Amino acid sequence: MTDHTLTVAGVAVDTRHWIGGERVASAETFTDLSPIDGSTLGEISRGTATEAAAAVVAAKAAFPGWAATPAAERARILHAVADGVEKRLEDLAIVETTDNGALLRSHRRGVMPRVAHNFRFFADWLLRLGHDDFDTRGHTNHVSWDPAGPCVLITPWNAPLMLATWKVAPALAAGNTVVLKPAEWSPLTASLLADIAAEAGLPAGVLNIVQGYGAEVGSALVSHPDVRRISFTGSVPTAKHIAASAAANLTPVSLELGGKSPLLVFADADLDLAVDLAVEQYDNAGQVCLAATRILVEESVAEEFTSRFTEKAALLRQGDPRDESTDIGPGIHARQLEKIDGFVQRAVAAGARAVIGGHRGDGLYYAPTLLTDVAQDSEIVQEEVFGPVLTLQTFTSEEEAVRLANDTRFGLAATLATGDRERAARVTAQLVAGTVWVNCFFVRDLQAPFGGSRHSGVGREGGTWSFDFYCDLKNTVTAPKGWRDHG
Ligand SMILES: NC(=O)C1=CN([C@@H]2O[C@H](COP(=O)(O)OP(=O)(O)OC[C@H]3O[C@@H](n4cnc5c(N)ncnc54)[C@H](O)[C@@H]3O)[C@@H](O)[C@H]2O)C=CC1
Ligand SMILES: O=C(O)/C=C/C=C(\O)C(=O)O
Repeated sequence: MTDHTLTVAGVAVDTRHWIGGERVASAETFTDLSPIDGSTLGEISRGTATEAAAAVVAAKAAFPGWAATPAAERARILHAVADGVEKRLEDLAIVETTDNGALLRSHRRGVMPRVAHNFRFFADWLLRLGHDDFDTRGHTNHVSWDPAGPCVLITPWNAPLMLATWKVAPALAAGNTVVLKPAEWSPLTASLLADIAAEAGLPAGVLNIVQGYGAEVGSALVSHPDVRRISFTGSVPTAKHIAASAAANLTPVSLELGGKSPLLVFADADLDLAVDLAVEQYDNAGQVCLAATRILVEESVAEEFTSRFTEKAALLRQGDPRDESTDIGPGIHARQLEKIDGFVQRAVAAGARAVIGGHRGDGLYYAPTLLTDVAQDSEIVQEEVFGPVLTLQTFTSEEEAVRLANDTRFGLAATLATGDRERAARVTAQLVAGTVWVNCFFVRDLQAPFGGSRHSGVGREGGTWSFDFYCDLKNTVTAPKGWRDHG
């Protein structure tokens, strides 16, 4: 072991950046903590504008070669990365759980397989692009997706490798080079991805990873003039900084931000299903942008719903995320816990009632919480908490349900529980949301457009939408008799 390696459950993780196919250390470091018990995992290289510039230079230098690599070869290498992810699935799962506190069982069975799928899906989708030629008065129009250049990808801590790779994979598939900056609260699996990508044969400089704080290395990356695309997942205030930096260089941005999504429960719904959907919102300790944190229930069934919800939520087991029987792990960081508790205590002081929870547990655990008696214009109803905190309000008509559902500055997702197809269609048509789930939740498909309206984001990624963002689209129009015979 060198000074630049830390070990998590026997898995060695390099703590340096990955730039131009080499490990690069910074003079300064930051401390990475495990949210499970607050233990120190190690010291990670703390990037500055110098490392940001070096990574963009490396990405720029590698771009012509990777862009010119035939699509089928790029796809082959991305499948090899997916193979590597699958081979190291157990390592990735335990390292991610130790680093961000999300459930090991979810990482093993759901999240890390999705990481591999991200690479496979976009590798295959690449090969389907560009076969839609069309005719204009005998002229042929051919659309091509040309790679744009170095892309900067800034990603959060709630699903670190999953959210990073669903940007990395399409950006690379499209022929771009990448500088990825993972969140400073969960830097480790990105470093393992660098090892996996190198082993899979991804050329040096095609994928670069810089570690560090958003305000330092992140900010330097998003204001770099040689960057051709910026894709960000995270908070609204950070998105505004990034959009302002990008604007100075007219760099296109894709912003996947937070939400305050509603779960609408109509009296005609299967109430057990509705309760299951509601309790599911505590997944990942509520640290999910898509979470339907505002439960809106038709008044005639509200009492019964609340009683069944309380019974079901009482069965949730909170504890060590490495334990197979745990349903809810810790929050990510002491600062996040303070933020969550601040929201809850201010809501209670303003008259909210905690039906369950409403307080901290040991360490970084927050008790699953349901608050009622909350006003529509209150902070707890309007702002994203990003913890295991739900609110419950009632409505008496479909119109009121839609009005309450749409009455925040967000527009990421919405979930409906209803037994009436026509109602589902009517309500869906009126909701402001990038994704609507009817009698289900979190059914995700990479073919679908993903993103939010209003303050939940700018743009959509997924399927062809990802390639539209990461590419410069070109339409080539060829005349029917435009060829000279030089023969
Ligand atoms: N997927 C989502 O919707 C997420 C939403 N959030 C929301 O954000 C809140 C705070 O979480 P944070 O970790 O503070 O989120 P954040 O938005 O500050 O961090 C996300 C990423 O942006 C980077 N970053 C921060 N400032 C930057 C800057 N000036 N330039 C470039 N990159 C920068 C961070 O280093 C991190 O990699 C949460 O409580 C939640 O409400 C956070 C994470 C994910
Ligand atoms: O799992 C997905 O497809 C998307 C998840 C997004 C988040 O959890 C997030 O950004 O918070």
